[in-house]
Amino acid sequence: MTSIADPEALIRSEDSNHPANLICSLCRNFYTHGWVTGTGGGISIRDRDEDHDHVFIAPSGVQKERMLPENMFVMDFSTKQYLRTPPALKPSACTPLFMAAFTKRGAGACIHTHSQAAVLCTLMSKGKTFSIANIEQIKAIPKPSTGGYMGYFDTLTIPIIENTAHEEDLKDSLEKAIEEYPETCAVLVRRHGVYVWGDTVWKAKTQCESLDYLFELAVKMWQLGLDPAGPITPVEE
Ligand SMILES: CSCCC(=O)C(=O)COP(=O)(O)O
Ligand SMILES: [Zn+2]
Repeated sequence: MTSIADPEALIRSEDSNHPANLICSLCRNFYTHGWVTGTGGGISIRDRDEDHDHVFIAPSGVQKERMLPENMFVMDFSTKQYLRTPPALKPSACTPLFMAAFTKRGAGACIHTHSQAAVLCTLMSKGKTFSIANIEQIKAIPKPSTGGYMGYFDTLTIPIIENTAHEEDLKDSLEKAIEEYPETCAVLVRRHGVYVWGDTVWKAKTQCESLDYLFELAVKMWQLGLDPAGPITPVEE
């Protein structure tokens, strides 16, 4: 561990928007959506400024909705050294996946959920992608090639990678999917969940909410015999 004068100062703040506080409050919020149930899932935040570049990481195997700021690991992004390590805890097994979003996409935050809607979409989509089209909420998803957002008539496609026995072993296939799908802000993991990132923590949150809405809608469409990626068909009178 790189030694710094006061590691505790890294996680102590009265500011509710401080990353150590935000990870805890957001995980309580995510728990209510069923995204971080039974210790699964989580979020990591990269805090960049002129004088620091820190990554805040939650512990592994803990109830994510019960975490406290003092449970947070803090890593120096450039050296990859931990500046703060809470006693008797290990960093989240998702850390290499979160780091992939920070390194390959310059993300400010990455969320991992075990949402049942996400898992069901990976089971209903037989190939290597999930697609949905012609739904208003798609407009909340960024389109990096334009610097803007997707349009109502765009088809949203999210890559799906196969699950592995251990979370950290997903790193190579997640990185490959990020490279092969330059427009994507998410990667689904079959029978497991989804990773969603954004330029800021708030963009990561709204994108994750929008994607989860679309995953849930797609599942309901399949149940009704509708194709989520199908064309707009006239509603019969
Ligand atoms: C029942 S959770 C299994 C591990 C997992 O998939 C996950 O997302 C949580 O990993 P962590 O190391 O952050 O607890
Ligand atoms: Zn997981």
